[in-house]
Amino acid sequence: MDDHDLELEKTRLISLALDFGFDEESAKKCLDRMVQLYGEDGRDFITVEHCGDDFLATLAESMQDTEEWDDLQAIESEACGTLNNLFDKDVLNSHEVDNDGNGRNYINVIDDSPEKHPNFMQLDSSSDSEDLDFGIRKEKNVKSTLSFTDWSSPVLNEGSSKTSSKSVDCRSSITQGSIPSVSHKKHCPRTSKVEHETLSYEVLQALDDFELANVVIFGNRTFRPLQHQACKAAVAKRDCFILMPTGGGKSLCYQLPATLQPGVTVVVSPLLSLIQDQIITLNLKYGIPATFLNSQQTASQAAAVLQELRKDKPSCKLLYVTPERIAGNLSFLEILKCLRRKGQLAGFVVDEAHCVSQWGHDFRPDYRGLGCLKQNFPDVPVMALTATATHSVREDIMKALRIPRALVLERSFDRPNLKYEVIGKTKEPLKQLGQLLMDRFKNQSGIVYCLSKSECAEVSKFLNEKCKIKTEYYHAGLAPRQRVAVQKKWHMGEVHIVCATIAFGMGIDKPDVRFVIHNTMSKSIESYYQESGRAGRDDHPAVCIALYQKKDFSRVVCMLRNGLKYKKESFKTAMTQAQKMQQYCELKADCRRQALLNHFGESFDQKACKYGSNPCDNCLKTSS
Ligand SMILES: Nc1ncnc2c1ncn2[C@@H]1O[C@H](COP(=O)(O)OP(=O)(O)OP(=O)(O)O)[C@@H](O)[C@H]1O
Ligand SMILES: [Mg+2]
Repeated sequence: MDDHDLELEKTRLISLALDFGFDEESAKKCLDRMVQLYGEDGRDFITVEHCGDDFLATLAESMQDTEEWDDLQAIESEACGTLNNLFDKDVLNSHEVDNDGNGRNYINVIDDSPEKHPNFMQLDSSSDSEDLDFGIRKEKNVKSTLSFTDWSSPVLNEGSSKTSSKSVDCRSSITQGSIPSVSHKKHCPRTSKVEHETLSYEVLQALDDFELANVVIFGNRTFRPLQHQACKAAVAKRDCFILMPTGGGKSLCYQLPATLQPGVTVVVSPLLSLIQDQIITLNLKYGIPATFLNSQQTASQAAAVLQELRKDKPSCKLLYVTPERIAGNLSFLEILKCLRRKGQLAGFVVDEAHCVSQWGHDFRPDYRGLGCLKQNFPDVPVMALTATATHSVREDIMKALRIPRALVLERSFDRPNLKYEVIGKTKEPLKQLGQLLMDRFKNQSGIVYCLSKSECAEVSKFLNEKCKIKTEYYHAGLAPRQRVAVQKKWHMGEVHIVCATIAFGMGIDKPDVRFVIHNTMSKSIESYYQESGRAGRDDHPAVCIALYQKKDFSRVVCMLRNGLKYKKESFKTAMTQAQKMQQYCELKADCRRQALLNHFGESFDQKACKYGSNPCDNCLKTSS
């Protein structure tokens, strides 16, 4: 390469750095060092194609990294502690949850029942006024009592979706009372009217087993699209791949059939914090026996679970495991084989299935090995579920899990009630954020996502002190007690806004979140879809705003570099994903909803956004 070409390549590399939001001076310095390092012999490799990624990585490393990136591992270890506490103290059986700061979640169970049996559930039809969206509360005025005397006795015969005689004796109980009310449903606009009505005996009689269980056990009035089909497929022992939007109700697709079928359903979930939330909800809210196994458990805790699984008819209906429990774990495989022999292995569930694929946004190597399930248990059905998968990721998942002929139940990823917007940051971005909150989101519940721990604290302080907007901040570095306190205040409406890293939100299911603002762009479209998807889970309109400036992109690169260190390939993939997010932010006229959905391989007519009830900012511009 001659001098002229080298200068040209250097200009291209500098412009690459600028595109990624780095400043020119640092980029030039870094490039000079690199050219020196490559020497005369390496000149030919000074091109964007050859060393572009290395250049950005080195540049990211050379930046004065003043930001403290969040450590999600801390939350994971803590979730393990909480789960251990729950089972150690047998609190699930006594319906009380430790609320001394060890738990990520605040649980408040008020149980007037003299009975303390885990298989016993009381539900009420009237008092849904005092609900805790986050905590779980048993209503006081119990009208109807549904007793599930033996979870291990099947409601459904294998392979059939109907039983002649119901082994759950709830129909007769229902006639005396009415149907349970469950807190979140009163926020749902489409059904809110009927939620407060009582289902008549005739209506109940007409329901099939799945519908009845949905009403009686889960307190839902109706199924959401595809839930019914998913339940039927699971009971019919079909492999199934379920694609539904964030908050679409994927859990019910496996939890309901798991409660109706004989045996144990094994659920693989990537995070202990998610497992923790599910276990608490299942045991305390729905009264469904569920337990977990993971590598951080003490030997005696694991032994207790394994002992239960060795019984002829284990009482637990769902067993949650993290993937490393399965991949290459021969003793666990033996337990599963034993369950199978006894006819007590109902099925496998792979939740957050995008983790299987390295093309997905959250690849977990241990998920990759989950194909061993189908290999060892060809006749046990596998259900995979995700809210974020492109076409190539889907194919990759089905191949890796060895379920090529799975029934694919796919719903649009579109969240019609969410309005997507991007706002360019001004020279005073914090002031701008404060103004935005005051002008548009006064007294509304929302999240302001920040990239680092320091950003959270800084943004929250500014809003509190300079704008007089009451906020709290949240990241994994806070003491557990503080984090619980913040969550509790937010859920109770004492504080409306939390400035948080992505640590806030895992497993959170608050229905009335009216806005999610990203103070710094997300690291990928998938992450953005998940994070913004925490808005409007009650189906009411909600707004998702990304505040954007090019400079922030270099911070995302620094963070990625920091997290992935020397894993060159992953860094490269991560940067490509971040670039796509940047492109989304820089769309000038194209529909943002369409861009998001196209990313997942879904074709979407822009008109549906433009003429829909919540058009994105670009569609709104072009329609006037
Ligand atoms: N049929 C239904 N009727 C009313 N509410 C429902 C129904 N199904 C699920 N829900 C509620 O919707 C909320 C979201 O459900 P769930 O957590 O299963 O979503 P998800 O699809 O797993 O979302 P994510 O992608 O964020 O994990 C929960 O509060 C759940 O109780
Ligand atoms: Mg889920």
